[in-house]
Amino acid sequence: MAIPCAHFMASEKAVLENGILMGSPTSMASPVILSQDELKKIAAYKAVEYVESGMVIGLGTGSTAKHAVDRIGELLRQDLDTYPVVDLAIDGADEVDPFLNLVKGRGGSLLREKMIESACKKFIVIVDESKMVKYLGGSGLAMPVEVIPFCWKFSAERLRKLFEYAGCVAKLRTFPENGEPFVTDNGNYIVDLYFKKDIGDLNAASDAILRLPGIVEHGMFLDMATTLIVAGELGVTIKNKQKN
Ligand SMILES: O=C[C@H](O)[C@H](O)[C@H](O)COP(=O)(O)O
Repeated sequence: MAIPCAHFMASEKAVLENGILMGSPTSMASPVILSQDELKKIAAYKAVEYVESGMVIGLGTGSTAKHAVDRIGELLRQDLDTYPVVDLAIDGADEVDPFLNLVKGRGGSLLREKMIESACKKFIVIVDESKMVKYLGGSGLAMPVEVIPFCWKFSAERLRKLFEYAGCVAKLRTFPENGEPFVTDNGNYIVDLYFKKDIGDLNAASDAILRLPGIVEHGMFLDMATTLIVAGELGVTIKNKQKN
């Protein structure tokens, strides 16, 4: 089903599919300034074009995924039958590197999302262009790690030491209004890691984190995304990657 990008005139829509430019902006078109939320919506609507009747869909959380949920609900009311099977996950991300590795969980939902999204045949990531980074951690914002509350300080210090070479700072996530720890939907805490430098080999970093006792999961989603949809001021870019 073709879903028009309401905020783009046809002539302004540039779509890159597997690196091939499918259209380009015209020089005559006047620039359209879109808000970050409008870009998120464009990426989400594009992702919903991948949904077919009969699929089981895994839907994530966050302000970007919400647009996909709303759109699917709208289409279900209009066109689609409900089916008891889901083959495709659609979710937002906090960071995306050039290889489609992700940071997720700044909203606190990483464990359940990782469980669902690692089991899906297709996982479409929808972001606005502000989420693109050269390397994971490159935004300078949090890379979340879900930890067992027992001895969390000990776990946080071990995480910090693991990435000392990258200038890591580890902070328990708390509510600013009362300083109480944020508790995940699994009853755990989140330690946010901040890096000053590239942490290097992501698989090695993942293994090292998961080997620590008291660590439940981390927010690096490596080699999981099969499609990336990025909405930016110049249009929608789509990148596909084969799942291992
Ligand atoms: O914990 C939250 C999820 O991983 C979200 O998918 C992620 O934080 C992106 O959220 P948003 O689309 O609101 O930026």
